[in-house]
Amino acid sequence: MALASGVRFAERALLRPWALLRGTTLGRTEPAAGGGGDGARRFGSQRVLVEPDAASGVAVMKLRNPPINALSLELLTELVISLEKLENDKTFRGVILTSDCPRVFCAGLDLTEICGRNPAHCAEYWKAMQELWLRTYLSSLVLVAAINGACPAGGCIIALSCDCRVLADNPKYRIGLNETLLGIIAPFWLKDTYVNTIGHRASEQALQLGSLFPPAEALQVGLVDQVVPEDQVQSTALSEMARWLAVPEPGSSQVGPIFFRSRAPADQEHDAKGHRRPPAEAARRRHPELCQLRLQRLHPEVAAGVLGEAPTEERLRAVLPARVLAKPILVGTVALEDSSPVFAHLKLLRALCFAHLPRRP
Ligand SMILES: CC/C=C\C/C=C\C/C=C\C/C=C/C(=O)SCCNC(=O)CCNC(=O)[C@H](O)C(C)(C)COP(=O)(O)OP(=O)(O)OC[C@H]1O[C@@H](n2cnc3c(N)ncnc32)[C@H](O)[C@@H]1OP(=O)(O)O
Repeated sequence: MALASGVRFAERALLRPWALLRGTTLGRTEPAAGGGGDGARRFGSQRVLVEPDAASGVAVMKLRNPPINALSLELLTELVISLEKLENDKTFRGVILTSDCPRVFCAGLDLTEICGRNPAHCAEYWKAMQELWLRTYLSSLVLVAAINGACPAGGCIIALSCDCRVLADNPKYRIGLNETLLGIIAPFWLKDTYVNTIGHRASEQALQLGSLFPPAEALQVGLVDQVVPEDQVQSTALSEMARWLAVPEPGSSQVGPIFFRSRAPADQEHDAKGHRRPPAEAARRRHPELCQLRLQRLHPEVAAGVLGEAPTEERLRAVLPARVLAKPILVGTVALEDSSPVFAHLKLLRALCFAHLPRRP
């Protein structure tokens, strides 16, 4: 009974993350600075400023949790809500993530949320962090990180979950996963994300040593895509965004593995009547192996919460409805839509799993 009510609570909280917020004003809308034209309204919350440009379909999202944009529970939650809002508004196809605080993109986890807090709070906080990662990494929007300041640990996690990273050329703005030096062990999904970006050996070294890369080294190792003078970060991010958005459908909605594989024959893009297939279905026909990728993307702890041990495809098939498995969730892409039953199901699955997870000491 206690477990059932725990599940219901977790499910409610995940579906309505704003229920977790304390003292936050959401959904404020005001004219954008210097704007006023079509779509030039900005909205957001106390800690996340959103400057949408409906004409280009791009919104600039600024973290503003001074002085260092530490990822407090409130900031994490507000980021998730703002992204969700933009994803649900079909006007928008891309988001530029940047900082409103001078010299710091994001200082990572707010250590005051972890140190000396009770296990229940830590669990709630960590859930919010994973929620943000899932929301960004699986976003249907193209995300470009305009990194205009220091970007350690959790800040780097946000940057890594974007499609493209532009870093300001300032030796003080170092980027990397340095949490090992704080005695925090990166979860497997974070290690995987690092490996996907900078390769196995470089990740192994950088994670173990807790390396923070200055701009030139970050560029060399492939952690960022561009290093530009500080006053050009935003404009370069916009140019990058234009490049990504210029890719025609379905490619633009399936960036990630699809980009590295061959184009689909037309008969896989269109059904017998010549109608274009939904991107996710076309992708599955082209690359059935992506279903497998999707399975791999499930957090082992999450799967273990349901299954009692490490996930295998057979075991997952036993618990997931066929329609979930029929739809691939592509790495870093859009195969999932917020409104889709698959997404709802995943949320529920996650809620269930978190309720089963043992509390961290
Ligand atoms: C429940 C979770 C359980 C388990 C998690 C499991 C796995 C997690 C794996 C990885 C996730 C990621 C982990 C992290 O993100 S850990 C955080 C790592 N962050 C850092 O190492 C950054 C530390 N900060 C800095 O390097 C500098 O502050 C920075 C370069 C960002 C800015 O420098 P600046 O000179 O401008 O400011 P400071 O004077 O240094 O700082 C101002 C003020 O802010 C306080 N501060 C700094 N960082 C943090 C932080 N991360 N959390 C909370 N507070 C922070 C700093 O102490 C100063 O405070 P005060 O002295 O009171 O003014």
